[in-house]
This record gives sequence, structure tokens and C-alpha cells, in this order.
Amino acid sequence: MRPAQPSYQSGFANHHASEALPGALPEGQNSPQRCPYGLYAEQLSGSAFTAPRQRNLRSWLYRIRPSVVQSAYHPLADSDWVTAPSADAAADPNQMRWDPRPLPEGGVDFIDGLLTLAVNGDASAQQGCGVHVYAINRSMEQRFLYDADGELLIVPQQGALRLRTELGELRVAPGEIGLIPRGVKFQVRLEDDAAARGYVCENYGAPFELPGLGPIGANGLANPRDFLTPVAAYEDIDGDFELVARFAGRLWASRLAHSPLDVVAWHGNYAPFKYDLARFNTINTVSFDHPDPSIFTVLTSPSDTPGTANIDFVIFPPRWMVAEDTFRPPYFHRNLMSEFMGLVHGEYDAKAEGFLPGGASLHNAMSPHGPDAETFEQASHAELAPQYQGNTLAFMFESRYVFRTTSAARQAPFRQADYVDVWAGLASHFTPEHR
Ligand SMILES: O=C(O)Cc1cc(O)ccc1O
Ligand SMILES: [Fe+2]
Repeated sequence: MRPAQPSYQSGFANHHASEALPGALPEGQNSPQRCPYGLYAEQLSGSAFTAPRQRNLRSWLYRIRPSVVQSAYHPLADSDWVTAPSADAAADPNQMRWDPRPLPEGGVDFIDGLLTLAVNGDASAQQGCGVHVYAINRSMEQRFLYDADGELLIVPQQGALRLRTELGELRVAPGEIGLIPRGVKFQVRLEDDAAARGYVCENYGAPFELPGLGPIGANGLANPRDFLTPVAAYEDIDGDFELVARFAGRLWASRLAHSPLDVVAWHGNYAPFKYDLARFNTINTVSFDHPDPSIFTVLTSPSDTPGTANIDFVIFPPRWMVAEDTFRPPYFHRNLMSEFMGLVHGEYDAKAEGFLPGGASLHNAMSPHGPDAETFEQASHAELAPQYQGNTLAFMFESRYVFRTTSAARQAPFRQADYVDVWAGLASHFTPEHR
């Protein structure tokens, strides 16, 4: 009943309808007295009932057993997963950078393999996010996870993942992203490779949505139809299963005697999705100067202040550089917003070396950053022919809230202690006697 290769329905936050058995979806209503095939109806609400229609999120799930059929929750031991606010997390204006986190030894699954680098805001207040890196070499078999604290934006860097969710299955490979909405039960399996690594933005705030396009017009950036949501798929298996809940910054576990992936049909607009970042319609200057990276926004989680995101998810994809008489790489910068960056593959145009695929950097509010000395030197003298920058895929989680790093991030052996020195070679070239 569960597919070898997943099938998808297209469209961002569409009102989808899907059934794995013919006629499993009730017609014309949500809660008939008796559901087809003896299924139970269960609503999953991703917004307040009274959220405005454009922001209202919910799906109706038709499942073999309702989710209440589980044991009591009991707390699990703490892991490397940290949630804001946390006494362990410290605000620090220092620019920070990390090498790729090493892949694990022994069997480590997605829950155990999640390590938090930074958090901001307050999960219980539905503000801010957690930034994690996962490094795993084991599939989740008998255990499942849901996150009550936020949605999970998963950015694989190495190794494809199979995200098996209540609402169907997604295959997400490096160069793609996957999103698991708050509360959706799922498990992560390794698809082809023995190990996998990537980044996760655990968004405590408003769910990610497509940014407004303003003068760009009706099309461009991430187009809605390229977002893919799974079709319904279920398994009817008895056994000993663990359902792990992330709740208010702790892990809890409940036991089930059946697989929680027992949703035979569902309809609604609250569902997981994937997106291939290669589908991003990149828009940039064809004249001069370096536009602000907001032109590369894939998804935004708005805050209560217009235009000032809880988190923007921004990518730096392959693109042509054609700007004339321009310093082409990212400019020197101090920003109200705080910038966490990762690299999926290739090179990032502001950093000649040291920012590696699987690595990360953090430039907190108003901390200066920008091209390293070598990049500045090269780009100041480069011949400005049209140039295709093909070997690159970087991304940024940009937030209005200062990122607080975990002690594990600050003390990590893979942290680059000397990062600030990448700018030390920027000497004065000031020549008052020559323009
Ligand atoms: O590398 C960075 O810091 C991100 C970034 C990229 C860019 O093109 C312009 C500004 C900016 O902060
Ligand atoms: Fe910046």
C-alpha cells in the first residue's frame, strides 16, 4: 500500500484531496456518521480555527485508528536537540563559522543525530526558530516523530532521505528541500546512501509561505506549482512502535501497537511538501550593483511586523553574473537581521575558502561581515565579462531575532576558532592624492 517511488500532487498550500483506496474520502462532508471502510475521521489543525482564510491551515485525515490510541507520554533523556529559550544558548556578537559536522559512527538515526547549533525567540510563544544539523547513518524503523514546537524545514546536504509521513511519502535529495508541518507524524529513512547530513530549520513561528512578488509580477522566484505534496499512502501493521514527540523543548515518547502511518485518505491544505531548488526562477541585476539577497527568498515566515521576517529561507543558486562596473560578490554588510548560512555544494561567492559544503556560518545582528580578503582582491580586479556561476548552492536562514549558539556549537571541534581572521588582510588602500 505504500509506494516504491512516491507520487505527488502539485501546488503550494493547495487544497489537496487524496485516497489510497477508492472511495475512502467521504464525499461532500468531513464527518459522516460512519466513514468509508470503517475509518476514523480526525482533523489536524495547523492554525487557529479563526485564522484569516489565507492563513487558515487544516487537513482531515481518515485513518485506521485515531491518534488517541497510544500510551501515556513519558519523558526521554535530553539529546543534542535544544529549543529556545535555553540556558545553554548564549548570544554572542562574534562571527562564527563551522566545518562540516563529521558523519557518525555506530547507528544514529534522525532524532539522535540532530544537533542544535543556534536558537532564537521562544518556542512556547511561537516566535523564532532552532537551527540544527543532522548527521545520520541509520533509518528510523520502529519509531516516529512529531514536533509540536514547530515545522521542520529540512535541507539535505549529503544523501537522499525518504520522509515517510502520515500524509504520504517524500523523497528529498540534496538540492531539494522538504517540509514537515508542525504536528505531522513521520519517520526519516536513508534512501540510497549509507549516511546523510543536512540542515534543519525548526520554525516555531508562522508557517513558511511564498513571499509576495511586488513589482516582479505574477510569476517568478519559487513558483507555486513546483511544490509537491505526497499522495495518501498507509500501512496497516501491528507491532511495537515508539512515537516520539518534541514538546516544549523536550522529547517525550508514547508506545503504539500499530504503525501511526495508517491514514488511508486525507484532504486539506496542511500537508508536507518538497521543492527542487533548481526550479527557482532566479532574478538578479542586468545592469549594475549587487541587489539585496531578499531577491532570492524561497519561503518566508512572517512576524507581526510587516516585511520583518521571523525567518526568511533564502538561496544563492547557480546564476549568471553580468553586472557592469560592479563589485559583484556580496558587499560588506551590517544588518539588523541575523544571518545563519549553510552550503549544499560548490563554493559561495563571498568566501574564497573555508566555507565548505556541509559547513555553516553565523553573522548576528549588526556584526560586520562580507567578502574575505582574497575575494575582495580578486573581485576588485576581475574582468567583468558575463560569467556563469554554476558550481554553487548556498542558503541563509535570516531572522529578526538574534541567534544564540549552543555550547555544543561554540565548543565544537569542527568550529573554526580563527574565522574573524578571514578579513584581517583587508588593508587600507586609501590614497587621498589619487581618485
Ligand atoms: O553572505 C552574506 O552575508 C549574505 C548576503 C548575501 C548577499 O548577496 C548580500 C548580502 C548578504 O548579507
Ligand atoms: Fe549579510
